[in-house]
Amino acid sequence: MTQAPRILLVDDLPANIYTLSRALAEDYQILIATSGADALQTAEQQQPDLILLDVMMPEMDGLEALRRLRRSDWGRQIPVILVTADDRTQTQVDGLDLGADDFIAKPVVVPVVQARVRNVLERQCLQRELIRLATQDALTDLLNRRCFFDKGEEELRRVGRYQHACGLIMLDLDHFKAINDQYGHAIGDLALQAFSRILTAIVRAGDLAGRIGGEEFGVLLPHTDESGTRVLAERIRLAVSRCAIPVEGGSNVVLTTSAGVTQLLASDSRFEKALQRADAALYNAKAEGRNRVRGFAEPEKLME
Ligand SMILES: Nc1nc2c(ncn2[C@@H]2O[C@H](COP(=O)(O)OP(=O)(O)OP(=O)(O)O)[C@@H](O)[C@H]2O)c(=O)[nH]1
Repeated sequence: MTQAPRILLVDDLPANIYTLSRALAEDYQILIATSGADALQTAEQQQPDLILLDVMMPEMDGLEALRRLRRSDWGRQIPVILVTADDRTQTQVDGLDLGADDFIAKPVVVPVVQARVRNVLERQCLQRELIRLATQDALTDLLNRRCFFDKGEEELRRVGRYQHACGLIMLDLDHFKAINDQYGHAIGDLALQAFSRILTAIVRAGDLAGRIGGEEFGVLLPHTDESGTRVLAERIRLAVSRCAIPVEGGSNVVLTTSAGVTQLLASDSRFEKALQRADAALYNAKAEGRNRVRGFAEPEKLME
């Protein structure tokens, strides 16, 4: 069963919280905050699906709380309905300019509150679905090529700004054409999905796995140096080599993968540069017999 959406009610007056809560508690999970500061803290920790935000509050008013929410990484996407007795045009314009999704006038009318909340949540749901479709690979649920490249550029900017390490692994299933040819595309697709599940299970939260195209995949590892990147690539290689996909007739399709590893460098003008190094390392892994991990610019290790 899917959980009811969570709504954060923000108002400094308990009577107003009570009224809104009674209007919404049957269909939604309710969170409560009684000041702007409290609202920001609760929103960051709880990540509600919607915030109903009173405009006039002492200390930090609703507009200031909204401004801070929209500037944050964690609150930019949370829909906000401003609840206010202040019906001046300028207040509404300021609220919309700051990124409010809708307004509810005080004193609140329960069916209007319910209808506006429903509308905003439906729009939010559609927007999430659109983002998912635009960023996820349909077959594997990993990041799609465009999103993976965008993330790569983002990580490269971080490497340049904060000088932290970021590893990159490029992986390619070995002899995948033969799997398709021998067992058919449906089994090939199952193999790609099984491979993707292994990737997802092995990488840490914060790592980014994407399908670059066909049977080629990439993993970005923020805050991971060269040796850590190799360890992870080796772990993936080993797990894939132990994966067998049962096919009709009682036999199994055995998968192996080759991997090329490198680091994003502050001197890379584009993410593409790092990908080219990973690709060159992957080429060497293939040339040396497949089912192995190779790094870029390590000729002595290539001999091992
Ligand atoms: N089933 C399936 N096959 C795909 C998909 N995308 C690409 N392929 C197949 O992946 C195969 C890639 O083959 P090649 O590039 O020759 O590489 P390979 O056979 O894996 O050989 P090496 O990479 O050299 O080990 C081709 O047969 C493509 O048709 C997909 O979404 N589903």
